[in-house]
Order: sequence, then C-alpha cells, then structure tokens
Amino acid sequence: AEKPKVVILATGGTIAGTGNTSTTTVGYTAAKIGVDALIAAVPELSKVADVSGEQVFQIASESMTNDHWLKLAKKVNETLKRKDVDGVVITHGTDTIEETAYFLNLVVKSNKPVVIVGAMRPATAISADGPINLYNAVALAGSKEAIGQGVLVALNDEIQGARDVVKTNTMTTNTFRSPELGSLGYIVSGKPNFYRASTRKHTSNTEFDVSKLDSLPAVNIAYGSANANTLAIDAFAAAGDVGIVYAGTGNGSLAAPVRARLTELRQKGIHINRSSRISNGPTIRNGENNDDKTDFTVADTLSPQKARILLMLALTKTKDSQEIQRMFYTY
Ligand SMILES: NC(=O)CC[C@H](N)C(=O)O
Repeated sequence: AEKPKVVILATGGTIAGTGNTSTTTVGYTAAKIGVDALIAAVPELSKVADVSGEQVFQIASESMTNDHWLKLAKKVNETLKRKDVDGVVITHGTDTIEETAYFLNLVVKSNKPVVIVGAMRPATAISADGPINLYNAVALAGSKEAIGQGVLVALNDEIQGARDVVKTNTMTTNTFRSPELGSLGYIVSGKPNFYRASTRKHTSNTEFDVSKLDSLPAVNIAYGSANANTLAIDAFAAAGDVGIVYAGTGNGSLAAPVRARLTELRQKGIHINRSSRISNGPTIRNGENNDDKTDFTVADTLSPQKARILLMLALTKTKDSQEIQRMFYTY
C-alpha cells in the first residue's frame, strides 16, 4: 500500500532544542536544530509516511506573533491544497502550542489532518520526548482517523483537540490536558484511537479567512486580581486596541473601577470580552454582570489567550457584539 505523504513544517521550540549535557532539562536553548535533523533523528518515520520538511521559522514559541500565525496559516493552507500531501505536522514550542492550534483550527480551510507537536525535554536529553512525539504526530497526520477532526495536538501518546487543550504544567511531559472536557484519544504503537470530538465548528466549517489579511486587529489581555486597577486597560485603550479581553476573577467578575472603565471604553467603541482567570467552567452572560446593558461579550469556556484569538478573528468580520457573542458560542 502507498504510504501517506506528510509535510513537517518546523517552527522551533524545545523539540528543536539543545542542552549542554544529556541531563540538562532546564536552561537549554530552544529552536537550534533544523527540520532535516529532526527528521533524520527518527528513521522510524518512514514506516508510517513519506515525510518531507520545511523550516517556516525558528523561534521559541513565547515569541510567537500574529504575523507568525498569518504566515503559518497561509503556508498550511497552501500545503494542504497540494494533491500530493495528505497531512501536515507542525513542530512548535510548547508554551503557545494551544494558541497556535486554536488559531489554525479557525482558519485552516481543509479537512486534511493538521497535527501540532512539541516536546518538554530538549533533543539532547536522556529520554527526550521529541522523537516519539514526532513519530506519533506523523502517524496521526497520515491517518484516515484524523481527517475532519480539526487541528490536533499530539504529545505523550495523547490526542488533544485544539479548542480545549491547555498546557497545565511548566515542566512535565504530560503537561497537555483538556481539563474536564477531555482529550480526544490515544496513539498506540503508531495507531490513533479516537473516543470523542468537540461539537464546536472548526477548519472548513468556519467563517474566517486569513488569505487576504496582512495583520490582525489589536487585542490585548488584562488580568484581574484583588486591588485591581485600570492601569493596563487604560494603556491598551491609549495604544489604540480595538478589543480587550479581561481575565476576570471567578465567573469573569470585574472589580467596580474596572467595570466602570470598561463600560466607558465600550461606549468609545472598544470591544470588551469577559473571560476568567479560572481554568475551568464557562464565563456566563448576564445575571449581576449585566452584559446586555454594557454590551460586553463573554468567552464561554475559552481561556483568555484563546478568547483573544477568537475576538481578533471576529473583529475581522464584524463590530456587532451580538454577532461576536454568537461566534463565541459557535467555535
Ligand atoms: N517545552 C517547550 O517547547 C518550551 C520552550 C520554549 N519556551 C517554547 O515554547 O518554545
């Protein structure tokens, strides 16, 4: 049987990182090894796919920008259009994997598999997790099972969906989880087993199109705490942000001075999305929060960093809060 054709798009991260010794697992340098060396280090890849590689950029993922995302999304869409490509794997630093995954989940225009993979230990470490993660990711990207499942994140033998996956631990190899809503499945000896899927729309079924975009609307995140003030949101407004995501306490609650200032900013045309600094559960409209009156939207179960992505894309389509709220319940 013919093997699936998988293109590996490399972007950097620890999976491409090197340390001074085999026991160096912190204080190493991310984004050192190129895509050809990553592929050469895992000869087993040829058992599951015909792979080729392309270096899209080479960065630590905390430095990911909107511009990187637009470049990557266009590259993924262009690659998946090719008849001789069955799936794409993206190697990526783990810090912002969940954000890139969700962005691509909203703007990739194909049912072919897109799998993002990283590692928690550098390539030079004992028991480096990169090679097995890359093997699993390529097997998943070449599989029939992954078609139409949206953008996937594959580390630690697990398959996570882009919408719900979160990095939950700063150092362990089982860091990627989809808390409460659940992972999608496992990869066992190179064979994916899916158990569930998100009900939210993704990839070919979204209304977002980045093919003609050179930039994304300016949206930043402010973080709530006791003794909260308006310094950050004032600075965002002064800098010309068109949207602000507020990571509120509890159910996206806002300290009185923050609420008052955000209400004024909304009246000036800045879009306000309430999310939560709590890792689980929806941020819910109305009740004492009065979102209809203030014309705020809520993030539902999206984390603040994913709410920022959806709000940016929403603002490329509309300025209407009700429309934007519909999108937050759709994607
Ligand atoms: N484990 C990692 O990949 C983290 C390395 C780096 N901070 C990054 O996200 O690229």
